[in-house]
Order: sequence, then C-alpha cells, then structure tokens
Amino acid sequence: MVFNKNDVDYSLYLVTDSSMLPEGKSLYSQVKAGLENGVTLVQLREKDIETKDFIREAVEIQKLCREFNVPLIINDRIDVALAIGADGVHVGQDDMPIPMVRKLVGPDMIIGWSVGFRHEVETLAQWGPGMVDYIGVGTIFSTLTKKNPKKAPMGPQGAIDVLNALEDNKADWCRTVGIGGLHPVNIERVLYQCVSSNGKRALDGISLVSDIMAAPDAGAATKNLRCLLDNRSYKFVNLGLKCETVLSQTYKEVVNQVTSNRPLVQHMTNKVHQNFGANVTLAVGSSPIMSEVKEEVHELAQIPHSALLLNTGSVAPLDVLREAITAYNKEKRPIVFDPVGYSATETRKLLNDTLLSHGQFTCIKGNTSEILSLAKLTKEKMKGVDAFTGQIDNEMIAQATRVVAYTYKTIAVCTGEYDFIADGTFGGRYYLSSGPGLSAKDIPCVTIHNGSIPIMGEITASGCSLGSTIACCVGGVAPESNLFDAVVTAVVLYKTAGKLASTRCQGNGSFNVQLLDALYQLFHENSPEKWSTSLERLS
Ligand SMILES: Nc1ncnc2c1ncn2[C@@H]1O[C@H](COP(=O)(O)OP(=O)(O)OP(=O)(O)O)[C@@H](O)[C@H]1O
Ligand SMILES: Cc1ncsc1CCO
Ligand SMILES: [Mg+2]
Repeated sequence: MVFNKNDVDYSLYLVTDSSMLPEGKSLYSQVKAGLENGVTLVQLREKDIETKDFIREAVEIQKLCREFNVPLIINDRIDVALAIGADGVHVGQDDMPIPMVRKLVGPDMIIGWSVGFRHEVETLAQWGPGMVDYIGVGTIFSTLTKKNPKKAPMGPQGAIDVLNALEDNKADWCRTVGIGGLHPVNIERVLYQCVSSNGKRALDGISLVSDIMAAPDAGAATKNLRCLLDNRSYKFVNLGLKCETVLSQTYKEVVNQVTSNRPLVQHMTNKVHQNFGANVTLAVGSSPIMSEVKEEVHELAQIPHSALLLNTGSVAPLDVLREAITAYNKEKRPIVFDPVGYSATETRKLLNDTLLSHGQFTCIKGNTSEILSLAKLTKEKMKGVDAFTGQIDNEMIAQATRVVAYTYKTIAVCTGEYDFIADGTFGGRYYLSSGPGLSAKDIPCVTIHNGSIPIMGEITASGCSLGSTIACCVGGVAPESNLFDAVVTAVVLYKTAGKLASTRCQGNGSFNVQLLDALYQLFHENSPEKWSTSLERLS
C-alpha cells in the first residue's frame, strides 16, 4: 500500500471498459491519457475476460497508475485484487457480502460498494468505519454501460436521499462518487444539485466510463471534465445570480429591460391557460408562442431572450417536455416550472418528479398545495389543482418555499394571500465533498402582501398566468442581471394588478378582463413607486 486511505482524491474516477475503445486506441493508452490530464482514481472493470488476461492487464495498468500516484481499484474480482496487490476492490449489492470482502482483503485495502438506497447506507453505517470506504451512488441517470440495469435511475433527488442517509447515520468516513449516465452536459448540474439537506455534504466526485474510454482524444476529454469539476460554478442561465434588497428602482429597471428586450416566451402549458397566458404575456411587453412541438424547441431556445414556461396542468407528451428542458438548459435560457396538481395523483407526481430530475429550473412556482407537497411537508393528496385548505400558518409556508428552493437549487414561489419567494440558487456555486454549509432555513426568503384578494384565487389559471409573468421577467432581463429581482418584480407587479383589478371589477368574469388591463397599465406606466404591494424580508 502506497496510499493513505483518507487522502484518496475521488473527484474524477475513471472506470474502464475495453469494449468501447475507438479505433487505434488501447485500454492502456486511454487510461494513460486520462491520468495525464486529471483522472484521480482508476477502476479496472472487465466483464468478459479470462482470468489470465485480466491479471496481465491489471499488472500493466497498476504500473501505470503508480507512475501517477493514483490508486487502482479492481471491480468484482477480489482474487485478482489480492493477487496483484491492488489498492482497492469495488463490489456491487449482489456480489460477496462486504464483511467477507473485508476479511479477505485486510484493513488497508479500499473497499467500494454500489449503493442506491437509504437502507443500504444504514447497513454500512452499522458496520462502522472499518468496512466500506466509499460508495458509488447510483444509478443517477440511465446508461448504456449497464446492460441489464436492476435499478430505475434515481436522479439527483435519489442521490440527495443517499447523502442525507449518510448524514443521518453519521457515516462521515464514507466518501461518495456519483455514477450512471453522467456526461459533460449534466455533470455541473448534478454536482450543483446533489447536496445533503443540512448543507454539510456534497458528492466527493463523479465516476464515468464512456466519456474517456470511447473518446477519440481521451486527453482532451479528460481535461474538459477536469475543468467542469474545478469550475465550482454552474451558470444555468446566462445571468448573474445574487440576492439583494429589492426596491422600486429595481422593479423599474426590470420592467425597462423587459420592455427593451421583448422576450419570446414559449409556453408548454395547460389548455385552460393557453389563451389567457398569451394575453398576459402580451400585456407585460413580451411575445408568446404556444408550442408543444419537439422539433422546434432547440430553435426557439436559441432566440435571444427566450424563456420557457413549463406548466404540467394538462400535459404535452413526456418526451416533448424533456426535449424542451434539454434545449433551454443547453442554451442556458431560463425555465419557469409550474407543477400544477403535483400531488393530485400518483401519475402526476411521477411525471413532475421525472421532469424535476431531468433538468435545472430557474424558478419553480406553485400554490400552497403544490409547494407543501413538493417540500414533503404534507402527505395529503391535492384535490385536483386546488390550493391547500387545511391548517397552515405563514411560517410553515415560508419553510416549504425554502425547502423547495433549496432542494431544487432554484427560486421557489408559493402563491396565496401572501406570496413567498425563496432563493436557493447559491449564485450557481457548487462544492465537492463539503457542501455550502447552509441549510434550507438559512436561505433568503421574502414575502409579499397586498391585503386579502380572494377573487384572485377564484378564477382559473391565475396562478398559471403569474408563471407567464415570471417567465417574461426572467427572460427579459439583460445578461448579468439579478434573477431573484426579476422574479420578485413579476410577483409584485402581478399582485398589484390583482389588487387594482379587484377594485374595478364587478365579479369573477370582469375580474379577468380587469386583470389584463391592470397588468398592461402598470407595466407600461412603469411607476413602481406608486405600487401598493409591500415586501418583507424574512429572517
Ligand atoms: N386570498 C388571496 N389574496 C391575495 N392574493 C391571492 C389570494 N389567493 C390567490 N392570490 C393570488 O392569486 C394568484 C394565484 O394564486 P393561487 O394560489 O390561487 O394559484 P393557483 O392555484 O396555482 O392558480 P391556478 O392553478 O388556478 O392557475 C397569485 O398571484 C396569488 O398571489
Ligand atoms: C383547472 C385545471 N386543470 C388542469 S390545469 C387547470 C388550470 C388551473 O390550474
Ligand atoms: Mg387557484
């Protein structure tokens, strides 16, 4: 053993696969290129190979790894690991039980275990520090490397559950690498999202196969991966992210920017909302396009100042929604997500969870039912798309909003008489191993209020149209503007318009018309110093 187990760098963990080598490259040459450019740990994983050949290969790779002072882990084959004196072994849930592995390999060898569930973490915690040194947390996304996957992809949320279980069980010795379907397009996002709820733990690294093994230029591919890991900042929209005091001057500036940039807001929204949403978008100086066509999402996402409102009230097919998220994330354009009726049925919950795992959202907006159930603060199913009617106080709503913002690293908005807005974006920063240190209760949260306006909740799609307004504001602000300010401006503008409309209307029908007029008027006057809505920063 040349390594102190505690000093192992898990950040970029290369797992080999000789079945995917590009022409003219060998396993040896690919691993060498990886090591020269920032791979910190190597696992030899050969599924269909004679023992004699495996040993020969392992000895060769071991020599190479030693040159770079990088540990070599052997997959599955404890006998091979022992025979060559490897630095570690990696075993799966269906392989030899960990206590037996430890007995065979002795105390110094690194033992890695594939883990996907909380109860597996509880088991390793009971074994204590002498057993498992690190876990491969996965499968995060589906992957072609595993031919017959036994587990459904867990998504970043599943990885967060595992990190939480490690914290809850005080397994502080155990390191973690994310595994499964990780590629340059999603690595930053996964690292950004995967933080335990107490803020103390993030993934220690990522493990991957094809992006290095199958790369025509494995050196360049590794360099690129190394950059992503070392970057520590995920700009999921091309905007500055910070949370400052919001003043009427700020509202004015946001409205000015929306006016001059006139964003194109693609709506994938429910049938009830389509017409009104398009009119609201026009009223606030923006251009709507209602489109659920898979083929055009990339083109639309590339338009300057585009934004996507993704409302799952009555939904486009899953593959269309996924493609839209991929496109807007790729172009770093904002997405506002409205998970309408999130917990009304199991089907809706699964659909929304699938989308939440698939990408990064600038803002997640919901009513009290949606936000409470997203935050897992209620197990009660929603009655259709209705807001929560049970007992809740503002403190609980603030907590739920913060939990949603923190969990999804987003700006969360919870609507009702009081609207709550929490910023869980951390300015796009991410951390390896230690996490940001803050938990949901520590993140910025404001509440806005303009008295009780029950009629706002009594017309359909009023929440959906707040979603349109937010999308106009986050799409319309100039690069390097503050996203949180843009969201707050939209919510304050909308509430002010609701108040004004409620004083002018004669009932629900005319309220709708008055709301459009008021939005148009307030937006175009742009005199926020006269707006009646108040904002309070919560501690
Ligand atoms: N009692 C109330 N007082 C003041 N404003 C309210 C009240 N109820 C709702 N609102 C406002 O009405 C808008 C819609 O909020 P609501 O919570 O009803 O959304 P929603 O249920 O998602 O709407 P929908 O699904 O019908 O689109 C928000 O802008 C919110 O601030
Ligand atoms: C009524 C309704 N049903 C699905 S979406 C929607 C609009 C309000 O959320
Ligand atoms: Mg409502």
